[in-house]
Amino acid sequence: MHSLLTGKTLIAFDLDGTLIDSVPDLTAAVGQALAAQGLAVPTESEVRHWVGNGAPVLVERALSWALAQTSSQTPDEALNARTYADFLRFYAAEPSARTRLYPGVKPALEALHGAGFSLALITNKPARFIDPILESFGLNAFFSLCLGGDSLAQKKPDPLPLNHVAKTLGVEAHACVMVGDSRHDMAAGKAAGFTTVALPYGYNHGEPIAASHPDWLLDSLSQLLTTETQD
Ligand SMILES: O=C(O)COP(=O)(O)O
Ligand SMILES: [Mg+2]
Repeated sequence: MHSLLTGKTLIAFDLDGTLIDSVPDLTAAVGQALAAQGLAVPTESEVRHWVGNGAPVLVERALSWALAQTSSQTPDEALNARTYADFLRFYAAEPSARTRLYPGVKPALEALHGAGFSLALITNKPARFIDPILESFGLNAFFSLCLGGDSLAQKKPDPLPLNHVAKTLGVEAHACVMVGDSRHDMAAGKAAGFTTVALPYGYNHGEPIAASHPDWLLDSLSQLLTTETQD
């Protein structure tokens, strides 16, 4: 009997929908940015489906939703750029006031870090928000390397950030695990040759994460340390 983590040395985590439920703060910032353009404001359940492809795509999706609520404005680049700039400003002002850690996250990171695993963070969120958010939950010290959606030339589902983390930390892909909530995490993990672990509670564009065929589907991060395999 082996543990799911036998032979693994590096564990890469997604952020939004995996470690933190960030949709309340994303909804507030998107809502403030849309309201500043005189547009309709979406609810959390709408925004939940728009997260996962980075902030520019989130704002694009929010804008097309808001414009569809009214016939008075049509999309244009200037409106998009203004709304995106406002979103960044509003989100930077309050990136974690309403954000919560999912159950079991901090004890799991503590235990994995204590057991000697290298931990990395690979999010599609703009990199500038990573530190302030991790800091407000006391998580910074656990991660050897953090990458945002704008850190490299490609973001998830491209495997580039995963390859970069493995190479930088000197770990072969077969000893790496990608833990995430969305099909982009699973696609990037598979393409990089990592073992993929999915969590079902986050944001996956309204689709069950099982459809992405993760190697492991867990209920919470605490199961990373307790899941056994027969082989
Ligand atoms: O789309 C985002 O901004 C966040 O996505 P993440 O799930 O990769 O952290
Ligand atoms: Mg995610």
